[in-house]
Amino acid sequence: MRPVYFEDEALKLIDQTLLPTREVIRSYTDYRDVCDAIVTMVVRGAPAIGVTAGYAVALAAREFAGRPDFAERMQQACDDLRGTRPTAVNLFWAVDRQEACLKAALTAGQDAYVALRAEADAICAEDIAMCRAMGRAGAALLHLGDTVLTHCNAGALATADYGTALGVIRAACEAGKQISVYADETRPLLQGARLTAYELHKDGIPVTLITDNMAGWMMRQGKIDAVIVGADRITRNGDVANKIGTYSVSVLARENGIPFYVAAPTSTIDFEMMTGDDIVIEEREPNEVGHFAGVQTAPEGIRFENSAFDVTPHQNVSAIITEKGVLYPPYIQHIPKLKNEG
Ligand SMILES: CSC[C@@H](O)[C@@H](O)C(=O)COP(=O)(O)O
Repeated sequence: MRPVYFEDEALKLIDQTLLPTREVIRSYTDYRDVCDAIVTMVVRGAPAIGVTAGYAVALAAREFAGRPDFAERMQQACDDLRGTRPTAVNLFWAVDRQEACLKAALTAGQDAYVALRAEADAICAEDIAMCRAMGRAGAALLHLGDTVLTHCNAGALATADYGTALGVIRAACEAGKQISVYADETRPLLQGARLTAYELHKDGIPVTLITDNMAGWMMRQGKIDAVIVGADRITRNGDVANKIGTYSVSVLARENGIPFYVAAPTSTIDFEMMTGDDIVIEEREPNEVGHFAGVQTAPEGIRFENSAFDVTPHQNVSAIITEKGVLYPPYIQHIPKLKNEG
């Protein structure tokens, strides 16, 4: 199990030393550094962002303890965290949860830091448990020898451990189903190439890296049996925000009669939002498109657009795999019921 630590002086996230393309961040003592890590995507992937933000609120409480302006400072820290990335709802879910925890601790006269730290540990442990449960539920959808297409990284590196989409693949492999994977490279930051391919290869799960624009041709040749992606926000009607390019993959899957599955914990469901039309899509630094590994790849003076996510309409989603089980259309009948289910 890949640990997420929170020790005396530091928030230790993941062992990134094996990831040459990512900066090695082993410890944080300041919640502002955690904000930077989320903005710059040292920490990325919806569930991992949520878990990390939970620890960051605890860091803020430790820093501001005993100050007369404690309440204002904590409010600012929570607002700073919420301002880091707009699309992944897990971030807001975790910060809201920590705010409720803080309020309860103060009302009960408990130490805020101790309470927030315990709640962050609980969020982290729940994320791991949810990924395992999703894996078990989703593995039943895959068959012996299936080849699965993934998009972006929805693996252990995007969660506290195990992964959402990759959790399903891992669970199916653990059940002896001999799954192999085509991983989209996922331009512009190549999470599929750097992270998904890295994780699966390390686990001994056969993985083949393809460029984003090969997906349709792979499907057309009968090389893909199922698509599984993660999600950054799912609305009440089953619309799904995920890494840019996911929508195109869903259209291609539909055209080719291939099931398109989404694996996400219920912390990724926005129970307040009716449809994907209302999801705020993050627009990132345009230069990410015009550069590759620090090298400029486009002529001077060119304009870029760099939407980080898109929305796949629920009509293209064959099933949504959650820790509470597999949902099928019509999602609007099933998703709202999950809100208060234990
Ligand atoms: C379990 S991760 C699900 C999603 O967060 C993942 O597919 C994704 O789109 C990540 O985007 P990123 O921009 O790398 O944070």
